[in-house]
Amino acid sequence: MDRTFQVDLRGVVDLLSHHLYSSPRVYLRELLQNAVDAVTARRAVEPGAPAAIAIDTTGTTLTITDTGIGLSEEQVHELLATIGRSSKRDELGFARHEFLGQFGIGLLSAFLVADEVTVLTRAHTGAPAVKWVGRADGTYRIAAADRAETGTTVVLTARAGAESWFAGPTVLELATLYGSMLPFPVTVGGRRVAGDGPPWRADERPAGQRLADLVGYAQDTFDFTPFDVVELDVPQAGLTGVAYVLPFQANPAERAGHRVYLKRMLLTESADGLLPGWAFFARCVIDAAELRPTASREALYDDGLLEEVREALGAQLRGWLVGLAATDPGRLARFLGVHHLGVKALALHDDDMLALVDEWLPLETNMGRMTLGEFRARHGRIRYTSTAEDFRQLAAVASAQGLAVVNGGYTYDSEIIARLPALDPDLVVQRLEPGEVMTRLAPLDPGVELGLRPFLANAQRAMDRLGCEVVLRAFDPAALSVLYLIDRDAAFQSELKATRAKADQLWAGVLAAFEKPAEDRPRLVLNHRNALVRRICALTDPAMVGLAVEALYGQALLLGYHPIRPADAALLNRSFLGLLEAAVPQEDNQ
Ligand SMILES: Nc1ncnc2c1ncn2[C@@H]1O[C@H](COP(=O)(O)OP(=O)(O)OP(=O)(O)O)[C@@H](O)[C@H]1O
Repeated sequence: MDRTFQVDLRGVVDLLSHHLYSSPRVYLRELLQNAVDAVTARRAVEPGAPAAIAIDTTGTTLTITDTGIGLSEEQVHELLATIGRSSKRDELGFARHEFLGQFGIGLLSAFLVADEVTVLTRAHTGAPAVKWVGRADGTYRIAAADRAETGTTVVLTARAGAESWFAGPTVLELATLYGSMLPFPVTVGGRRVAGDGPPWRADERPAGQRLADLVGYAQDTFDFTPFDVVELDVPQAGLTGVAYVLPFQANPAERAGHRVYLKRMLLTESADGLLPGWAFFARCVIDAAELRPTASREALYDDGLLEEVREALGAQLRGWLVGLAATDPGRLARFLGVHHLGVKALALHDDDMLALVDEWLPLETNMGRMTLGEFRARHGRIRYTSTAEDFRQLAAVASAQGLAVVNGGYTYDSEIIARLPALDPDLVVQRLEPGEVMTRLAPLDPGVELGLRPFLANAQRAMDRLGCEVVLRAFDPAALSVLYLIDRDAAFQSELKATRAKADQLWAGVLAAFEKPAEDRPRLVLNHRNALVRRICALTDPAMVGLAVEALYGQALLLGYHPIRPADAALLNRSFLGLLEAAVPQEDNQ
């Protein structure tokens, strides 16, 4: 014999309240939603029928009345008293397009805040009015009722402890939050909270008024005046809305919550994943008919359509940016000043954005700030450093040698520069290595160099323990006494060496596998054009040469923003004290 499942209503309500809904406040949304659906259903069969939804609360009893389709007694048994049964699905069980509800569980949320729910309803067919009283213990009763108009009134009395959800201001706030964009007039205590539709609706408002309404909405809702308002439209998802471009820099890691309405009812104030990750400079408010909610109606269901929407919205924001470049470069420059990170992230994958960055985003170069486009026009190829440290180290020397260099050390800049040949295949893009700068520094006159051999030998002896080669060159700017040049590989090898010295045996053995013979030792380049260096070169006492070269080494490290290892610190200390010792006259004890 087949038996029927029994449902323990208390258990189900407990499940909803603890595991489905984030807060009991959703009860008002579900009631509002049922009222809207009932009005929609009635107007489908009776187009001129009144459309009004009125909410009233005494502080402990809440009443919501609609002029909707109503229910007959038979429907009350079938729909109100059967969990999971909904009139809003078609014969195949699919959610019917025109309705907000679909799951057949929404009314149960009333039991999150009330022990008893009364529904007083009269169907549009003229069937007699019915009163249904459902209780949280899973029982219900039905009685004949007295109601002249078609429609439904739902009455909830607060359960002890849930009264705060029935307070007038709370009810007003919740009804406004969830329902402010609903297409039908909704009142709370006689005060209208909805009925105009979304602020981006197309209507007879003058364009200026419409924009002012949109900006006002951002100010009221998000507390900022947007940099710009971008209209959004994705027909395949029945989606319309706006993206507000943030007037301040946004943290890419912190997702801006988007406000999502489904069929004009608020789904969430903090939707994630509506825009592509790079578009963190915009915050959206959208209404969509075709996107699906999760059962809690508090988040979007992540399906293929959402993915399509994400792409389409990304394309619209991108289009706005490209349009700005064409029509209002000054404004684009201001936008880039605030949101360059997002645009740069986009340029990594998108050629149009790459072109936009190339043309409009000024970068730091050793010839002043300029766009990559300007840089290319002036200097042909693009030389860049991949770190800001390399740039600081090389900028002045490179410009004195006529080498133009872009600082590629900021987020995404190197990757963007390396991608530029996608725009112009003939473009030569080259990472500048300190070694290349070295080859541009003029050697000394052979005669002079020969005379300085003894000095160089003494200097090299002082630097040997640091694995650094001392070189003499003559270069501009003459004010620069010394340069410490270290290529990437050499820098890596020197860090490896330092780590290895500190690591235990096993780990040191592992690190040793990465060590290579040092082909490019770091170089300490003394500038013979510098007056102080020339005086140091004239020193003959090996100890004094050692101290002076060590001091120059320390200065070069500091000037180039190189890390100071413990060995360097010890050497600097010794050299400083040694020089001080030499500079200060000996105490005369006699
Ligand atoms: N105000 C109302 N007027 C007319 N019918 C209603 C009203 N409220 C509820 N109903 C009927 O009761 C059914 C069950 O409502 P319930 O809120 O539980 O689920 P739903 O709205 O169908 O789906 P969801 O769980 O997605 O909200 C509805 O499908 C509708 O037929």
